[in-house]
Amino acid sequence: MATLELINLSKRYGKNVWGAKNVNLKVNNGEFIVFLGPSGCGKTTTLRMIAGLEEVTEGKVIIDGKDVTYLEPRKREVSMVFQSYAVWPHMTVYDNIAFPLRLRKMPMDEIDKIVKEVAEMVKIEELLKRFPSQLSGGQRQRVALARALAVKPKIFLMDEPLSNLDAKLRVKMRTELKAIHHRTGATTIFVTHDQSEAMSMADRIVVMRNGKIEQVGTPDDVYFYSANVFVAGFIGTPPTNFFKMNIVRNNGEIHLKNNYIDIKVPEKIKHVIEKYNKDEIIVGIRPENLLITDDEKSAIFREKILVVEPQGSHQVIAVELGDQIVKIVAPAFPKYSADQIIKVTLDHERMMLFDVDTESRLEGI
Ligand SMILES: Nc1ncnc2c1ncn2[C@@H]1O[C@H](COP(=O)(O)OP(=O)(O)OP(=O)(O)O)[C@@H](O)[C@H]1O
Repeated sequence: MATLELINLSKRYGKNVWGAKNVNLKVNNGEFIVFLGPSGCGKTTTLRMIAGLEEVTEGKVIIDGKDVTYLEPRKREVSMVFQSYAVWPHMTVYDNIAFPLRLRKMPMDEIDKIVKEVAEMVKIEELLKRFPSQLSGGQRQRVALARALAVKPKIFLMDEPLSNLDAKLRVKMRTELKAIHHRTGATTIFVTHDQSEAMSMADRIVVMRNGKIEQVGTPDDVYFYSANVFVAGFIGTPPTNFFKMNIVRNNGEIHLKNNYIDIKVPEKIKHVIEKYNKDEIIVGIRPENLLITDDEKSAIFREKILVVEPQGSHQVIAVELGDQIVKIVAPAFPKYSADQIIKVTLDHERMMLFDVDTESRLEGI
């Protein structure tokens, strides 16, 4: 177990492509950190620099207080698990796990103890005599995890380790990985582009875009207090609805308005708008914070339902405001149907406000 620190870590490919740019991060001992972002945002590049598989252009990698930026990979005491969980097909599960330990010339009885210990941790004790061809995808991935765990790394690095599994198994393995992490307490960096995977596993999420960190925070931080439009749009399904609105001040009241929506700003958050000295603003409202109501007065818009997507536990309702599709997550009952007219209000406390130019979240809400 160890701490990790990245200081201005940057990687330039060729002349002008930055795979990662000025990445700064402090990871605590035993933390489960997830790098999250769209394809090409620099997650893998950053992970590979931590592992020592990618040369660093600028900056530092510090593991347990020691500068390892130029140390070769095997001396860093990190273990990496890849998307294509390369288990050796000609070796039994036992030998797959034992192999790296044998390379280290560890005594046989000690190897035996560790293999059994990690096999139990990832629940493959019954499979030790089998060959990988006799295993399911999920079991093979567990072998790869066990092998990575066996060497007792200081830091566990995982690059989309679940993405080759089918959807159901992925969800199951998430829970298992989290439980394994709980048992081992190993400092872990996990890369994914799947936001629900990130939300369900991370102690803290590092949201990346174009090689840079956009926000670092707990799943609740990035969801409820998204730092900017990008993060608010990337995290959450269905995604956040964004509206560019005019700020209309009238007789002490403030309204946020566009052609379709009129939101009266509650007293409690007026000061946020007062401080913001522009005429336009971006409002972000998550689909579950748009509420269907009978109360004409509190409605921010009234519209015909375009489609209803039943999800069992809830229903996703889409309406069209101009050329924008707006999504509302409503409870499973009462049932709604297409063409029905609904009145919609919002949970003002959960409304997100962003600067129209910088797209950063306004302070104070
Ligand atoms: N060997 C390379 N040569 C040139 N450019 C590269 C190289 N490897 C990565 N890049 C570029 O660096 C950027 C970051 O790539 P990286 O693989 O880290 O992204 P990622 O977030 O892991 O994406 P994905 O989810 O698709 O794996 C991308 O623009 C990519 O095209």
